[in-house]
Amino acid sequence: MLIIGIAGGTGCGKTTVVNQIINELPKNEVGVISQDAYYNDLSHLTLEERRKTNFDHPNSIDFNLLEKHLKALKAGESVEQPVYSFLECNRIQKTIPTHPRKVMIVEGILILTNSEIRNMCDIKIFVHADTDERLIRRLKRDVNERGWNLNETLENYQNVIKPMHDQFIEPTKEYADIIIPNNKYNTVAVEIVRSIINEKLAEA
Ligand SMILES: Nc1ncnc2c1ncn2[C@@H]1O[C@H](COP(=O)(O)OP(=O)(O)O)[C@@H](O)[C@H]1O
Ligand SMILES: Nc1ccn([C@@H]2O[C@H](COP(=O)(O)O)[C@@H](O)[C@H]2O)c(=O)n1
Repeated sequence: MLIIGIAGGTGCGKTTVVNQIINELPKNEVGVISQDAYYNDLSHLTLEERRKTNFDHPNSIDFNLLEKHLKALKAGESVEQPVYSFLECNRIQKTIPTHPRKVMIVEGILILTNSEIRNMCDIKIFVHADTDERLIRRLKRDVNERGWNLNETLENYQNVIKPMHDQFIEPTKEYADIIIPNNKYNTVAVEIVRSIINEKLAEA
């Protein structure tokens, strides 16, 4: 199994790039695991308390479970991937059966901060978009989809998201084998990654 790690700051376009990569690849040969699904279980807290959590620090992720799941998939076993609700700020009861695939993509802002996960990745990709571009995308998405208002997002951006990005996420760019510039849609880079995957699929 080939593991591809895709990191990059919030709003840089990781999910979009992943969808572009897997689009047109054989569906049962490529799987995706999202780091968001592995946010720590916060069921012991109220929603109000959960909303105050720092979701941009590496400690907010259950990397042990993610590592365990990746190892199981690599060993040919299926896993139950948690499902995360941004509105509830928590995992929900449901899980998604996730089966081993020839290629597994793992994406998330903090994926490359964890040395165990990093070492499991055969190819490490960092998606880059400028800070102002990411903030604009983030504002639109938080208000439209993730249950935050404009002031909450701006305050969170200044006090948590940006400092965490500078301290933990941006430095992981140095681990990347490939950096994808994504201020604009980058079809050439997507095509290159897709052809690398196709080569690996042909070999396997
Ligand atoms: N290259 C791009 N140009 C313009 N908008 C983009 C681009 N890539 C992604 N977006 C938009 O930005 C938002 C965040 O993208 P997403 O892929 O969810 O980012 P991430 O997963 O890194 O947080 C989405 O609304 C998406 O449609
Ligand atoms: N309940 C939550 C949990 C996390 N976030 C934010 O999501 C960002 C990571 O997801 P991307 O799709 O942007 O990669 C991260 O910056 C968290 O602040 C949230 O808004 N609500």
